[in-house]
Amino acid sequence: MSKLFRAVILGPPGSGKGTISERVASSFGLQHLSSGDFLRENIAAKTEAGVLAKTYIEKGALVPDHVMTRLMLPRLEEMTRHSWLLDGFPRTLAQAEVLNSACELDVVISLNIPLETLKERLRHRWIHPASGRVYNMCFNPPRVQGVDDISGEPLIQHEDDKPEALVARLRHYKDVAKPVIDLYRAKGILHMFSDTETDRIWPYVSSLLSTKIPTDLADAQRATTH
Ligand SMILES: Nc1nc2c(ncn2[C@@H]2O[C@H](COP(=O)(O)OP(=O)(O)O)[C@@H](O)[C@H]2O)c(=O)[nH]1
Ligand SMILES: Nc1ncnc2c1ncn2[C@@H]1O[C@H](COP(=O)(O)OP(=O)(O)O)[C@@H](O)[C@H]1O
Repeated sequence: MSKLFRAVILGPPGSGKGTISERVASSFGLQHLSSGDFLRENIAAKTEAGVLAKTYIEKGALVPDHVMTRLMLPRLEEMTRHSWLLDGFPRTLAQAEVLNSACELDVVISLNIPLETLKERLRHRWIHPASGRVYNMCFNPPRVQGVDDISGEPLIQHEDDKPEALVARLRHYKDVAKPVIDLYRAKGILHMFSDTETDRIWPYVSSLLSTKIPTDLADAQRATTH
């Protein structure tokens, strides 16, 4: 069997991690593992971790490292036979160190997007809470305003995407992410992309992954996920 491929995507809230991850998943057949989606599933299912995590997320705070790692590691263990792209985890140095001891990463993609762009995007972000589908009223609006394309259910805005919570959240992200970025840079696996538009970043991410992911792996993964 080909070697499995392990990647992480880093970037502040609104930087396009989810959007790029979806494109990677469909172009290269990797599993997209989003910590935010996984937390929301746990919250909806009212698991012990979900109930605990909800209290932090509602305050716009990060979920504590031990809760996060206890949630994510078993999820990664279920995926030992798949290639994956992790989105939203690790977010702190402690999480990165735990991930390090669990597996070896091939590539880390880091999105570097100007603060003004992030603020503008998140102001327009609406989600369908049950599925985690994300819309942007300018970039990818739903077919009918305020309504999910697939279920027809209403869209909502995250409390922490509202302007009051945003600036503090973005500032805090920067402080916490710096040592994580430094760690991956020191390992020589960090690839940084800077722009204001996902559509301009995507060709570079795609060509990087084309050189890193063996074609037979991409084909085999696609065959199992479609
Ligand atoms: N205007 C604009 N919006 C974008 C672009 N890329 C992503 N978005 C939107 O910005 C918001 C944040 O993107 P998302 O992928 O959820 O970012 P994440 O928080 O890093 O996972 C969403 O509403 C996306 O639809 C872009 O290039 N331009
Ligand atoms: N690795 C993590 N560590 C701590 N908290 C996390 C982690 N991933 C997600 N969260 C929590 O879940 C919330 C939603 O995550 P996510 O959907 O990735 O949001 P965003 O795209 O806005 O960053 C975060 O604001 C944070 O409170």
